[in-house]
Amino acid sequence: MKIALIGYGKMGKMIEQIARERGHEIVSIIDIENQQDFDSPQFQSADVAIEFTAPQAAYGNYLKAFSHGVKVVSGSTGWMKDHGDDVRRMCCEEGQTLFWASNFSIGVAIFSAVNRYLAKIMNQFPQYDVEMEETHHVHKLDHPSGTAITLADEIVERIDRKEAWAEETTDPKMLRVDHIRRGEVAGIHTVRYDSDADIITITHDAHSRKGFALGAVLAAEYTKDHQGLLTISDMFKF
Ligand SMILES: NC(=O)C1=CN([C@@H]2O[C@H](COP(=O)(O)OP(=O)(O)OC[C@H]3O[C@@H](n4cnc5c(N)ncnc54)[C@H](OP(=O)(O)O)[C@@H]3O)[C@@H](O)[C@H]2O)C=CC1
Ligand SMILES: O=C(O)C1=N[C@H](C(=O)O)C[C@H](O)C1
Repeated sequence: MKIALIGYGKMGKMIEQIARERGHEIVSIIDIENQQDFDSPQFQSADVAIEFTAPQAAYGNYLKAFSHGVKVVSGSTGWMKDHGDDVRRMCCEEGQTLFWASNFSIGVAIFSAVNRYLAKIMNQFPQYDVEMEETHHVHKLDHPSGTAITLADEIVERIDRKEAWAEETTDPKMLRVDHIRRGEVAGIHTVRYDSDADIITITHDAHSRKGFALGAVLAAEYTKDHQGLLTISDMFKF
């Protein structure tokens, strides 16, 4: 299939390599200095554009791709709070297509299923308090990570004694989410349930960005034949 890349940083470059290995054609690469290429016939010929840029850039890129009728797969984080409602309307009511996931790795999809199951059990055991921690490289612009927000939302939806998640809180009704920035860490997410008797911890630790990049290419293959607002649970059913 024909793929356009929007954002040619750490993720864009790894996605290019995996997409070519899987036999796809990269028809256009748009970075910060060639924004005019959104109007090029090459970009407009793409079956899907894969977008990994930055919190402040993602929404504008979706609008440009949508204006040319190009479907988008995006992993950019940190834009949802400001633009989530708009994007949902465009995809659910106005015929645009966005596959968005806070984390594209298959491992995190599995981890998320375990997280949901564990939270459901823990709703019956108030002696356990729950908290989360994410660690990423020092270049990361947003916190907490998109993945941590998704995991925290899953817990809050299932544990009645937690009303919402928050950073730097000591309120027992809030799920505390901490972030650490260190070196070149690809991404570590930990959920910890602590009681007087013991502690139960689950962790996903990405060895590199390869898993995220492969997942994004698999999502592009899926998106070619689907429409609307799509995410990981549409692609992997378990
Ligand atoms: N969902 C997932 O699985 C994953 C999500 N991410 C998220 O993806 C995003 C990108 O990550 P990563 O590749 O590591 O970051 P990088 O900073 O390495 O790359 C981002 C690239 O986008 C470029 N860029 C910035 N603004 C625009 C714009 N308006 N149009 C086109 N290109 C632009 C940057 O250019 P310049 O350097 O010149 O600013 C840079 O080349 C982040 O939000 C990150 O959180 C990351 C990994 C996995
Ligand atoms: O910025 C990153 O690097 C990552 N961002 C995503 C997030 O915010 O959760 C996914 C992954 O953890 C890497």
